[in-house]
Amino acid sequence: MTIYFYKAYEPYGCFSNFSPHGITIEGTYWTTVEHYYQAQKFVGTPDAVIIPVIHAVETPEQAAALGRCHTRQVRSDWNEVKTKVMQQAVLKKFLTHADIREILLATGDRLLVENSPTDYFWGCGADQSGQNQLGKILMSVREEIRKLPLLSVAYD
Ligand SMILES: Nc1nc(O)c(N)c(N[C@@H]2O[C@H](COP(=O)(O)O)[C@@H](O)[C@H]2O)n1
Repeated sequence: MTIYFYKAYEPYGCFSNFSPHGITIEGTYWTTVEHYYQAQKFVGTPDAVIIPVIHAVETPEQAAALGRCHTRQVRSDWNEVKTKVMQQAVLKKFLTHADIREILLATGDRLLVENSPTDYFWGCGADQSGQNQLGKILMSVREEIRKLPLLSVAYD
């Protein structure tokens, strides 16, 4: 049976990038995956000054609002790199936090779907026609972690 998730406070909310599970990437600690992901949009651009601001805001909603502001210039290769950026951050999240890694592994081979009513790239959109890229990343992270024997031993 498919597992749908979306808001961090809903069932399976730990699969949301807005969940309160920090990650350290290249020596910098980010409060949520969303903070990290939104900041990466501006690496190497004239608007890179916004990166420490995104890093410092209290909530992932604030980070997303800053990252989605259309007056700022997103890096030119963003569409090519954003899935890889997300994959790296989501993998790091589940390698870092054993409690949610167990929840992910316990989903077995079930289909994971970000049930966003508005996002047709990361989620399934309002009519299920979206690409569900975040769900796909979570399933590939699940697969990758299963191959790490010391991390997946409880589910062999
Ligand atoms: N608005 C919103 N609220 C949530 O609780 C969400 N989980 C999401 N989805 C996430 O939004 C990010 C995409 O942001 P961009 O549109 O690329 O700026 C991504 O992390 C989705 O998983 N949205």
